[in-house]
Amino acid sequence: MADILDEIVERRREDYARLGPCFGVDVPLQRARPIVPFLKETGAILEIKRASPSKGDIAPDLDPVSLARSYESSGARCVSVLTEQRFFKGSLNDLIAVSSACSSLSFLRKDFLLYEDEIDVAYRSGADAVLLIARILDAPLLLKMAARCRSFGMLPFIEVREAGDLAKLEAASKAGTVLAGVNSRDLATFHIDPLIPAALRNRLPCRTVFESGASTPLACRFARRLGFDGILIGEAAAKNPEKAASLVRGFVDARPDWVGHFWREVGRRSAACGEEKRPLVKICGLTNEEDALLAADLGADLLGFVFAPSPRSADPRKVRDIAARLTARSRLPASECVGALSSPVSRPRKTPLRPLLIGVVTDLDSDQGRDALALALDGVLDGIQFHGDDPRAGLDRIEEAGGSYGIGRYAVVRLGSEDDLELIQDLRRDGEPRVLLDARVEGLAGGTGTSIPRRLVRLAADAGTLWLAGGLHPGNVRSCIDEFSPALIDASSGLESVPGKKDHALMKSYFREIFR
Ligand SMILES: O=P(O)(O)OC[C@@H](O)[C@@H](O)c1c[nH]c2ccccc12
Repeated sequence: MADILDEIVERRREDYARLGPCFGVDVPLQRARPIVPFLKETGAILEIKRASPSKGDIAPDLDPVSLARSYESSGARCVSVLTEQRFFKGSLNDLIAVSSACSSLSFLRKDFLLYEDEIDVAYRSGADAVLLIARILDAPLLLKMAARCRSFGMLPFIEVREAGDLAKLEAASKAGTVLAGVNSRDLATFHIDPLIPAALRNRLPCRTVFESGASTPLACRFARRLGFDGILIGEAAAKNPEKAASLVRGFVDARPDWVGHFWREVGRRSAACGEEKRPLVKICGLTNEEDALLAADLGADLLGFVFAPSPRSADPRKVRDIAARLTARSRLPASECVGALSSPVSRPRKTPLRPLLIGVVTDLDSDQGRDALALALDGVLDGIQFHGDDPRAGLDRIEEAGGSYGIGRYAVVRLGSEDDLELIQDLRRDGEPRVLLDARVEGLAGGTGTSIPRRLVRLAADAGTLWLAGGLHPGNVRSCIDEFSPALIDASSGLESVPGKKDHALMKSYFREIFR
């Protein structure tokens, strides 16, 4: 797909042809300072960023040296300097200025390098690390450029995002030390999706950096929980340098935990579904083994159990048994699962991966809420879906219960009016990768059988990736997928014969519609 990256690369080739590797800047012939090792310890990398194609002007008049000094006093040891001139209003002059003024900071040259001799220019300008974007460099050139960086003592920082980038990264890391960054920004749409770095995290063979989109301490914390060694913060730091210290702290005070594990797992499965061009499928309101096993066999990615007053309330002992059955079966070959033999689904799953088990909770301080938290801490449930009135307070309570281990979780926002969209944006800003949307029916927490008004779903879909619940059934699921491309669909009452019991024929036709 042609996107801004293609355009930047094209213009940069023209400029290089016209101006040479220094792009018109008077770069010193000799490097002025020794190498300062880049990202030796876990930490934040703050960026000198004047403008960007997605945001326009950010801080066009910034003074690079005083900004770098203020970043240092915010607790950063590493600074990224954007040197691209046309789209980011950066310059090699900025890098030369900050690297000669700040001797204890380590500097990354951030640009769209395309030629080997640009590495030499980065070295002479004082860089300690150099960004190499896997997508715009073919494998042999990327390897050569990485080797050239290392020959100067600089660290190659390789940016990956797509599956095709990973093979290049793998080859470069076999040849020597590299640092990998995953950009959470989609350069075609400029949407930020923290689930992209989450999905790739465990496939990176080296130390790692979460890139882009983090603007609050909680969002920075999330990146660390995923297990990233560094986070790259641009706009949020350059625009409000006085807030940079709290962003740095948000990252360095956190630890990798089960919240991160949960989202890496969701991310991995979500990416696989994306390749199949289908949403993740969550079947909710399960109460018995028969229904749960069928849902798993038909291809459900998540199974939901209600821990709240409801005709679909789950018995914790049964949930334990179901979890044990599913775990045992996930070790069998696919052909031995009932669904793979009798399933109406045209594309049965290749491996019998165990679905993620989710406890749906409305009141964390009720007996049922406590049961769900206990099952999550025991590893029986993979995560909690907070379906109560105040999503933020709910997430905080789960944090508290999870202690330093953390409990996988996400929130539900019940969408009744445009005002509710703001809450979704707030949660996203704080690094929540996904929020599940459900219909708002006064007096009822969920399983209402009611759909969210289409107009509101449209608005929510335009603002970011959708996880969608509310009134889904075999008759409307296909049109919902076609119209809104949700990344997860959640159905409960629309698949029942009576409350608490699934209708197996309805379930089969539901999956047939999804996998079509
Ligand atoms: O301003 P943000 O959203 O915090 O993003 C910073 C940085 O990750 C972003 O500038 C970036 C990521 N990859 C890039 C490649 C080139 C130029 C810039 C970038």
